[in-house]
Amino acid sequence: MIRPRRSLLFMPGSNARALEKARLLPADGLILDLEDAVAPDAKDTARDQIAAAVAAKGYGKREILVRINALDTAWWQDDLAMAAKASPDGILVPKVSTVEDIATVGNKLAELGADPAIRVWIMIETARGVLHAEELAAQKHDPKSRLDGFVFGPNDISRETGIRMLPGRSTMLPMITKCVLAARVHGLIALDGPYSDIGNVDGLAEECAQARDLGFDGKTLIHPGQIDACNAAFTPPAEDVAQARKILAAFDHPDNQGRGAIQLDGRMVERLHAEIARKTIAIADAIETSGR
Ligand SMILES: CC(C)(COP(=O)(O)OP(=O)(O)OC[C@H]1O[C@@H](n2cnc3c(N)ncnc32)[C@H](O)[C@@H]1OP(=O)(O)O)[C@@H](O)C(=O)NCCC(=O)NCCSC(=O)C[C@H](O)C(=O)O
Ligand SMILES: [Mg+2]
Repeated sequence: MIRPRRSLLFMPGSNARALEKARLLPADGLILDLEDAVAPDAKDTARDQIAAAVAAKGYGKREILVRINALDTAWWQDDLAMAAKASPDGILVPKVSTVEDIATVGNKLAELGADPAIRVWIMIETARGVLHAEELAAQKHDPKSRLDGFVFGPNDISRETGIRMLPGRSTMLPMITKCVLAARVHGLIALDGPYSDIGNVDGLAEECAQARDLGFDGKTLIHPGQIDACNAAFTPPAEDVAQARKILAAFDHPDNQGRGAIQLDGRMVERLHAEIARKTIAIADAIETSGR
């Protein structure tokens, strides 16, 4: 099933107001966080509040992910046990660096008897994770892994490596492209990391447009005020959708049956463009169905 993933909003599981407010926000998905947005003393409260929020099923059709703590912490097993019971759409695992990390989570979910529908997403936010991005993405083909998506984590990459996060992201572009390529080769969803400068409306719009152009399916966000700009950047413009329909209609025309390339409005169009057109229409239809 294609679902829109233009905007996935992070919120601290410890912030009851944010969990409540999220019921009415137009993000395509929500990431209920137990990791970096939650102070050590608040982990237990956050876990309980997320369990209750997911169980209440008040988020409609939005995709719900729970981000657990990293596998080298004392919290992750309790986090995973809660998530396995609460059954969100997915579990987001931070700081994944190796194939063994993915196997550890997959095996634990099996041991917990978690619903097979629960998917696993991983954050690519360590130097090792970036270097092994393709090997990690290939775990998608192992059903036990439940792997479905990558989320890029620029803040942790910067923390670990000293590579700075700059406007325009020139320092991060090679890593981003590597992650997107790895995700595409193995059929994963790829989401961009968050933009921290909450008050910078223009900067956010630029980064959303850049994320779209770099091939991401959507972007993770940290504040409700970022949702509309992000949705707008990742929504196919009406003229693109109309053009996509025109391309499919042209290839369906009896004169063009069996032709690989045709001329449409003075431009060459090949069957690969029909494939792109089908994707554009599918995502536009999914957005329309979502009502957001
Ligand atoms: C950054 C914030 C701490 C700012 O919070 P605050 O000062 O309360 O903001 P506002 O006063 O502007 O809030 C206005 C209202 O919106 C609600 N709100 C704010 N943020 C959220 C949210 N994320 N989800 C839902 N609702 C939210 C406030 O409650 C106010 O509501 P109201 O009372 O009705 O006025 C805060 O925005 C925040 O905590 N953001 C999320 C931080 C987070 O989750 N961080 C972790 C993800 S990013 C990351 O981990 C990096 C990555 O891993 C990497 O390595 O790169
Ligand atoms: Mg991080």
